[in-house]
Amino acid sequence: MTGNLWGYGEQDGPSVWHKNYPVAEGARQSPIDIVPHQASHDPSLGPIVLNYDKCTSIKIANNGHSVVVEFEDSDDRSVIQGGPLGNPYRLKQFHFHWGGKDCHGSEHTVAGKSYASELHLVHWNAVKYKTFEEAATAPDGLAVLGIFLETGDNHRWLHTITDVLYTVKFKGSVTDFKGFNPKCLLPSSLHYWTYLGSLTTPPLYESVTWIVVKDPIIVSEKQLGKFRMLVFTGEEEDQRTRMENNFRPPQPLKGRKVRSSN
Ligand SMILES: O=C(NCc1ccccc1)Nc1ccc2c(c1)[B-](O)(O)OC2
Ligand SMILES: [Zn+2]
Repeated sequence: MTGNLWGYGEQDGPSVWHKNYPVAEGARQSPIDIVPHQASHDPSLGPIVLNYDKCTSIKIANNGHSVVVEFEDSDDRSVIQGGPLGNPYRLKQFHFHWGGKDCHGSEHTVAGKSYASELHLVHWNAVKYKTFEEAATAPDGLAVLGIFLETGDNHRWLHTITDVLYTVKFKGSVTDFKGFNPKCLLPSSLHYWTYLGSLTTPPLYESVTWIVVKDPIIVSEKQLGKFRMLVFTGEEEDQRTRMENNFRPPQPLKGRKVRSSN
């Protein structure tokens, strides 16, 4: 049973990741604090276009850091394009980051405001690269759509995910998860901020064009609470560590420009 290389605890969390992953102190790290009035409005930034109608979800899994839904990505059946992107990028997976309480949990912040959670829809540039792994190390390899989650009313579709979380409680557990289209998790408006950044978890590769959607989706406290019944640890481990606060805090902007769609 391999120990965990990194985590979100005192001994293995974001403040010590740089020891094994020196790029943690690099020039284009994520997440960041987005300051709307300092973002430059770029009229040449077109709308984000999602072609998810043929997307094929395969499974939902607990990877010891988050809960991930994986998609079939052997062809261009589900892609994101437009906006800052020069090519279509293939949907590979989505996952969430959340807090132990509603007052924090997102990775990106907006003028210092944290949201309760953040959804990441991960896509890779299959036009220029042969595999996700290759794309993940290239400066234009990945495009991640970030969606904020705020607590309020029940989200009418999130139950499709929260109802099955008990089947992936432990690290390493996987369950079939077919027929789910993540388009149902998007807010009505896709106005966004975009900037060049990185994975927010080790290996922290600086390969992500971030597209952070301005409007949050609303989910209930009860729905969000179900994410907190997941655990970071495997079933065979005696330690039961509740999966929460799996977010990296904002990183230095280091001169980067954040652009805003209209
Ligand atoms: O795919 C990941 N790891 C596996 C891996 C395999 C091969 C090469 C590199 C990485 N990680 C990862 C991917 C995308 C995002 C994040 C983490 B995120 O920052 O949390 O949100 C966006
Ligand atoms: Zn993420």
